[in-house]
Amino acid sequence: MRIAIIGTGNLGSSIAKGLIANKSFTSLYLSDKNTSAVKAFENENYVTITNDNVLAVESSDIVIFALQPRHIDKVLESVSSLITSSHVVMSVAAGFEISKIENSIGSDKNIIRVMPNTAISIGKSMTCLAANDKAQDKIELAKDIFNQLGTTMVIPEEQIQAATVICASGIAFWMRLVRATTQGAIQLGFEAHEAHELALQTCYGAASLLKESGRHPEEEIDRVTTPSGCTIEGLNEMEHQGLSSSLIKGINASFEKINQLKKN
Ligand SMILES: NC(=O)C1=CN([C@@H]2O[C@H](COP(=O)(O)OP(=O)(O)OC[C@H]3O[C@@H](n4cnc5c(N)ncnc54)[C@H](OP(=O)(O)O)[C@@H]3O)[C@@H](O)[C@H]2O)C=CC1
Ligand SMILES: O=C(O)[C@@H]1CCC=N1
Repeated sequence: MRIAIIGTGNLGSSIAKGLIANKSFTSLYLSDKNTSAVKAFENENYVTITNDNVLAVESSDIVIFALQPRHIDKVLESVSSLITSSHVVMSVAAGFEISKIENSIGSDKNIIRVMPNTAISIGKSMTCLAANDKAQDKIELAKDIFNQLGTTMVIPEEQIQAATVICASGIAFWMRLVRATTQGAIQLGFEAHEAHELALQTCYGAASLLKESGRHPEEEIDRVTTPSGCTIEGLNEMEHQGLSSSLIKGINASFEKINQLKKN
């Protein structure tokens, strides 16, 4: 697979890191105005770092656009004449619909919207995929690539916005929960580094329990909550203070915002 990534900022460089770790390409072009985020990869085999988007597109079969929504239109237009019906164009731009990409490069081109998260850099992304009509038979190819970098789910394009909130923004939401737990642990007397390790491993254990047992979270909660014990005391206080409610409200606020961004 000859792959190009146009835009190597937070997400583009994370995808590059994951692809390089898996060596899942025959060539990889990393193109950006400023390539500092991928400079560390310059000596990797079959990796070319460039400022030349045209060279990257011409040298690749799969082109991943990892640009801010405000830049992607202009960049797509600048390379549209080079994109053929055998290219597979992938875009991670939040709120930027397939129809807008089709307006730039044509609906006869293979287009797949990809919504990963930054855990892609360590092969643990939850990546949602949606393809245009032309690219329905390329979705397996996209799954092959992104399954090496975590887990994939194919969803209708209408759900990509919601998936962005849950999976891409979700990384930030979970980070804040870990951070808050750490702050609580420091208040209970642990050193900051100890508090961080306790919070992190417990979070990892909780996610792993669900993944490996297949059980519902409430079943796992039932196993921890001794009657009249400290867990239920804390859990109920968190709920009185609106833990679940504030998470759900935050998710809805993010969703409203991403839908506003889509209209701009
Ligand atoms: N961060 C995340 O977790 C996620 C982000 N996304 C989406 O991914 C996209 C990228 O986000 P993110 O990586 O955070 O953004 P960044 O701004 O970090 O990266 C975009 C990169 O593209 C570069 N760029 C701008 N114009 C051009 C051009 N003409 N040619 C080549 N490169 C160019 C930018 O350079 P410069 O800075 O100089 O302009 C920058 O390095 C966004 O659309 C975002 O919505 C999706 C899922 C998760
Ligand atoms: O915050 C944002 O708007 C982008 C989309 C999801 C992650 N980052």
